Amino acid sequence: MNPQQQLEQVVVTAEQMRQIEARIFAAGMPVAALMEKAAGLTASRIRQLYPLSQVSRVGILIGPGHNGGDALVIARELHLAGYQVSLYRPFAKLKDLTAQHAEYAENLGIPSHKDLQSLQNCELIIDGLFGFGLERSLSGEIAEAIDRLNEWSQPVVSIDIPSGLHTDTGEVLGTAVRATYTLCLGLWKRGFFQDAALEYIGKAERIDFGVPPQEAWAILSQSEPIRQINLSSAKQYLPVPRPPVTHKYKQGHLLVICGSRRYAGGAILTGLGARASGVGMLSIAVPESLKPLLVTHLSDALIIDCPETETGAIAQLPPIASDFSKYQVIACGPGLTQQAQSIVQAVLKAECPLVLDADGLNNLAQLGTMASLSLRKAPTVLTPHLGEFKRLFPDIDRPDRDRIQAVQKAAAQSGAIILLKGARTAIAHPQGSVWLVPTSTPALARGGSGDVLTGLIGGLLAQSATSDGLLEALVATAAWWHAQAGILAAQERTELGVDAFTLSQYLLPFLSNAIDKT
Ligand SMILES: NC(=O)C1=CN([C@@H]2O[C@H](COP(=O)(O)OP(=O)(O)OC[C@H]3O[C@@H](n4cnc5c(N)ncnc54)[C@H](O)[C@@H]3O)[C@@H](O)[C@H]2O)[C@@H](O)CC1
Ligand SMILES: Nc1ncnc2c1ncn2[C@@H]1O[C@H](COP(=O)(O)OP(=O)(O)O)[C@@H](O)[C@H]1O
Ligand SMILES: [K+]
Repeated sequence: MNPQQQLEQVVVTAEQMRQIEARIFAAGMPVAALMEKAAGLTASRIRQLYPLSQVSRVGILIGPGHNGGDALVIARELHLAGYQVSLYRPFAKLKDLTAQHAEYAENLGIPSHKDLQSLQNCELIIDGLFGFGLERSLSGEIAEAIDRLNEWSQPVVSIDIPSGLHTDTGEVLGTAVRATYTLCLGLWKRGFFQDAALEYIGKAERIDFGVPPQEAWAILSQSEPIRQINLSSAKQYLPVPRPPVTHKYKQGHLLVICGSRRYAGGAILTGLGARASGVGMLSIAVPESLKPLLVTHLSDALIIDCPETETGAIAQLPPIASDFSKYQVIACGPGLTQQAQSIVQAVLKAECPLVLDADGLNNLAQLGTMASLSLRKAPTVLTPHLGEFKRLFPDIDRPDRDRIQAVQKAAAQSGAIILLKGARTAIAHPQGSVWLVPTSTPALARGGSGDVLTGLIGGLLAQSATSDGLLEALVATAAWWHAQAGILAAQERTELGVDAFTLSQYLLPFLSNAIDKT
């Protein structure tokens, strides 16, 4: 991957972007020239998205800082290109560079208004009120204007970030613009990957104005990386092509422990996720009454029948499943019920990597043995959704507020790799590095899709888990693959057509498409 491709993947805080910008200026780039470049590229993209042949009246919202400066450069370019531009300029006091652009816009004859209402007839709105410099909550006249704008129906393009969103946490500070498109300037900001921000951001694109890699890395290398997982990085971690000479046990042996009489489907779905990973050997331990069902659905797997409790949960692991030395990885949890505490206690002693999900996590929370995770000889991967996360880490305040920070804290606290599920899944290593899954689909918000993920993670780890650093990337690769399969399935079957079984059947078609194309 070349240095520019690496920058495409990184995700920065407002403070890091500020520091990188400061280095660029200190190296001699004039501030006005950088604004001209960033805003010029943004204007070109807006002209592509909304050509003059389709849109002529454009309303532009001008803030007091450099986001407003960008907006004024865009206003000038669109005006010169023949668009009818009107400005909403609620602030009397502007930063110097912004004030200069405002004066020029005025001299060009671009009308400017103190009330938003004057822009109501515009066919397109551009939001340049605030970018990464927003510090305080919005209130008063500006907040009212944004609320009114959100009731209008024309498309809105936000520059850098929708005004009102916190650049790092994606939180709404008072109120925020609901954009159709957000054109993120320079490097991807954290807020774009926070669930809370997604309904405001609309479609997100990055405007690459040429951040010099050496200036970026001088700042970014001071902390653990936060990166997006994409096809080119995932390809490094997928176990294809296979070595020409191999055998099933060399392709990994995964033990899945899951299911109960009550939750039989979860066991099948976990097995199907594992099967799609291509793992060499798949053993699935289930309560004995489930064995015939599992054999029917997963004829390729070795189904281990376990003695069960009266309620139909696994009571104990038979010798074949409790000799953990035979397996490269154990994935445990989907459908176990809360009756399987002793099973979770037992697998914690395994000396191979362990993936815990669903009731694996609930039992772990009940046992109160989080501290023991850091004593394990091999890595642990926990894959909670937000509810499970809160049960596991009750002292991490409001994890929904900054999911990236929350997952970092949880990993540091527990010594485990934590995958926090959601619209934008985040995976953190105890040392602080984070992978983010940049795209997904709400079609996956459906019972059982997490079970498929657990099997897929287990299967990928079993095939390639060697070192700790690699493990976290493999977990991210599985989450990315799972999301991409969901996107493909939703494209072909609508967002309503992606039940968990269907999802499992799209994992391999997605992969063969993706590999073919590259
Ligand atoms: N990424 C980059 O390196 C570049 C950034 N540029 C632009 O510069 C922007 C950042 O500019 P600034 O640092 O000037 O910040 P902003 O333009 O985001 O906003 C800061 C201004 O808003 C005021 N303000 C903050 N919170 C407020 C509130 N709640 N109510 C009222 N006023 C409030 C501040 O006093 C300041 O005047 C970026 O978002 C981007 O649009 C581009 O011009 C050039 C390249
Ligand atoms: N709105 C959403 N957008 C994208 N992905 C989602 C969304 N909601 C849930 N998902 C994904 O769906 C899966 C749900 O898993 P989980 O909550 O464990 O469900 P279950 O236990 O029923 O299988 C996770 O991979 C999660 O990231
Ligand atoms: K903005």
